[in-house]
Amino acid sequence: MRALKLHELSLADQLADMAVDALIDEADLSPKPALVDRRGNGAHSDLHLGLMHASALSLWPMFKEMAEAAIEIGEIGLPLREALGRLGREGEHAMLITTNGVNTHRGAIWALGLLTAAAALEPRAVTLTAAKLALLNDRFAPQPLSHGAQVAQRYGARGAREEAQLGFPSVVQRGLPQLRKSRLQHAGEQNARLDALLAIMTELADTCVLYRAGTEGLQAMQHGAQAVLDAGGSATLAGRRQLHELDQQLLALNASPGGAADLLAACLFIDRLDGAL
Ligand SMILES: CC(C)(COP(=O)(O)OP(=O)(O)OC[C@H]1O[C@@H](n2cnc3c(N)ncnc32)[C@H](O[C@H]2O[C@H](COP(=O)(O)OP(=O)(O)OP(=O)(O)O)[C@@H](O)[C@H]2O)[C@@H]1O)[C@@H](O)C(=O)NCCC(=O)NCCS
Ligand SMILES: Nc1ncnc2[nH]cnc12
Repeated sequence: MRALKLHELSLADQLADMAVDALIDEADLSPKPALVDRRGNGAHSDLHLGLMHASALSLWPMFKEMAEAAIEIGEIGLPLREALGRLGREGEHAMLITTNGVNTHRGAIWALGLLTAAAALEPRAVTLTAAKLALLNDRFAPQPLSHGAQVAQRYGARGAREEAQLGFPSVVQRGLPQLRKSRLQHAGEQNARLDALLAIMTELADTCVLYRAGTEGLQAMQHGAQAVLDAGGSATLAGRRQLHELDQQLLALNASPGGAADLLAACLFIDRLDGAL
């Protein structure tokens, strides 16, 4: 009988797996305030969990190609930045075909795309490397009047681009420390992830929330998330009550924190990467 030959996965394969796993873990995490999760569609009429999964899986080849581009080009610079921009636009196209035109993961393509490439280049300095890439100007990027651009004009908000250019402060200073703190307090993995999401929400200028619900929505998100953490976090009864309150408030305002959800996926990706080093 011929011996079965098992192949080691390439680095690019492993990074693409980690990125897609992070997106699926984010989607499955429940109960997330006003977001799509195992319970339902949150504040969305055109999204559901199956669509989030299908969208995440459709992005696997893009993440792999982004990691391969980083390995092949081998340094931070315009050639890599523009290769990532091109792959990101192609990935977005694949996502929209899969979802029949629904924007499921635009922000995640940006954040996790940069982080995947950064992990292939400098696995011990991913956020700094991703920031350096984000600071480079892709000459071929279209300049649409996106929701993010509109709320930047209206409220002067710093959105997804700035979050990456600053080295993902919401993840590094909020999400990851809270994830680890809640784990140390034996909150349980799902509660620790919910707490990480809430910590990200406490200060983020989420342009999805601003676009749909203005500053009232943003304040409700930030204050409500802080109230859950102040009450003891998702693992406590008092924290769960506050979380339910936040869910109801955001649903009433039609405010969905899609940017915070993407950054939770970024947080889970970095956490997994750190565990593998
Ligand atoms: C540079 C880009 C990030 C473009 O940024 P910009 O702000 O101009 O564009 P947006 O289209 O608004 O996309 C930004 C998405 O990032 C997420 N996000 C929001 N706030 C933040 C934040 N403070 N920090 C980090 N990330 C944030 C968010 O993504 C999630 O929400 C999406 C749905 O939101 P929205 O578009 O508002 O809602 P719709 O469903 O379309 O409409 P309604 O339901 O409200 O009616 C969802 O996809 C989540 O992912 C923002 O949407 C970058 O995207 C870019 O330049 N792309 C071009 C190609 C490229 O270079 N790709 C990357 C290569 S590495
Ligand atoms: N779980 C989720 N629900 C709604 N929008 C999102 N964008 C990214 N993740 C999301």
